[in-house]
Amino acid sequence: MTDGKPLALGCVADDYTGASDLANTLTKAGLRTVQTIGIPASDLALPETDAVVVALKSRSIPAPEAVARSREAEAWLRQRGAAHVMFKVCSTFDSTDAGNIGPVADALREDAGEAIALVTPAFPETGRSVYQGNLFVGALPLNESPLKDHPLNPMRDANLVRVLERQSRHGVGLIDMATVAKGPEAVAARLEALAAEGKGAAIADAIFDDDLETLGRAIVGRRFSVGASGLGLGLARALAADGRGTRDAAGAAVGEPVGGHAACLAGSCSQATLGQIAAAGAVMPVLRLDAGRIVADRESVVAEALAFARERIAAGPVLIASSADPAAVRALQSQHGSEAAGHAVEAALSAIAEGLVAQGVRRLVIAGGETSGAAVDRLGLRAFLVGPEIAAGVPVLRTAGRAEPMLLALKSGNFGGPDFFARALDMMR
Ligand SMILES: Nc1ncnc2c1ncn2[C@@H]1O[C@H](COP(=O)(O)OP(=O)(O)O)[C@@H](O)[C@H]1O
Ligand SMILES: O=C(O)[C@@H](O)C(=O)COP(=O)(O)O
Repeated sequence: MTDGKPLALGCVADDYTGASDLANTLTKAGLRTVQTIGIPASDLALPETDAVVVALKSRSIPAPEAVARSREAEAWLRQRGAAHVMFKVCSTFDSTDAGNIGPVADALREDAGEAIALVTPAFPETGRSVYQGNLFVGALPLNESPLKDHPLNPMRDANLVRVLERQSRHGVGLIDMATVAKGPEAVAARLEALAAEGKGAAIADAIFDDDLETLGRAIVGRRFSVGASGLGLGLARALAADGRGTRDAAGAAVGEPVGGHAACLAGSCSQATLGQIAAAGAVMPVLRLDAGRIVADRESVVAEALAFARERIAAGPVLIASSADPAAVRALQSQHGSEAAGHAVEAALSAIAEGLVAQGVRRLVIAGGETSGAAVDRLGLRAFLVGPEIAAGVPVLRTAGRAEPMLLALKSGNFGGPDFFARALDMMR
């Protein structure tokens, strides 16, 4: 695949929705981008592209496994000529003290032969900003935002220097806003100074896209960085300014309508998704799954959900959701443990995704990062071309390498406005 010119940028993403968010940003900034699911097999034919985002499902797996998979992906990207590899993490820095951002960043930085990596999850378009190393979600510090109640990685500390230091083998420094405001040379000098102090990573402040452009220019000549879509924007703009982009990068994924039935699945329990499910009730039939029953008797719940869809899908889209509010999630987790509960629900939703495709669904919207990962794996999808943007961080994806093409939207739990599901389906024909 993509045997043509060397990649302008290679990215390793720690989940599938995050990968499509980044692929969307890179495409909008002028890099033709393909999202692959894991390292692509050699028989997968893909168009020529400026950037590849290798999507892994490595955010919530044991750190040694996350490190091994990420290193393989990075090696593959380097073989395709990527001089710079960015490790895409969540804009809310989703991780636990046991991993995985620190261990993966340490390993990829060492493989790249760099002493220090610039790290920033800032993504101003979705309200994520970093000031004095503290991550804000809109007006709230991370630890006061809805992320404090995430089912898998509750975020209880907004200070990313501290958060990353707890996960890393090396010290973590800060590139503060006063330095960023001075421009790319000042940022590069501060990185070198922190490396000389023995730091392995530096959290960079960024509030506006301009700050990310400064950071992109400062590091585009280095080999490795860690960030969310905002840093992708900075890097892509620096590369495009250097003539490495393509005019009309977004045109690549425009294709014939795929037709077929349409459906939505939600496993995200984020506040944004809960609101979107409530709003979808006005425009499509919604089935709410009982997560307790999923843990006890998954097969029956899956069969009932597919029967619900079978009766309605010819008339229009349906939404099937396991999502619940924080109190209900906590109650289930205290009974079964958070991993077991999460995995049981992911297994049920991915079995439902498979059943829906067997019923003729060719347009599928999925809310939730882990949920999307489980469903895409179960469906055996291998790569996506990036189409138009539905909401900040969420593009329409068109499958590549599948005999009968499908359109998907993989929505990070926190993204999108209240009418997201209807809006997505409107754009997926
Ligand atoms: N009702 C529920 N109770 C407990 N866990 C749930 C429930 N519904 C979904 N989950 C789990 O919560 C997690 C949500 O994570 P994810 O899909 O990544 O969403 P987000 O994008 O909001 O982070 C998944 O592991 C999912 O299986
Ligand atoms: O950077 C982001 O916020 C997203 O791209 C992302 O990774 C969100 O994670 P999920 O909510 O688990 O999809």
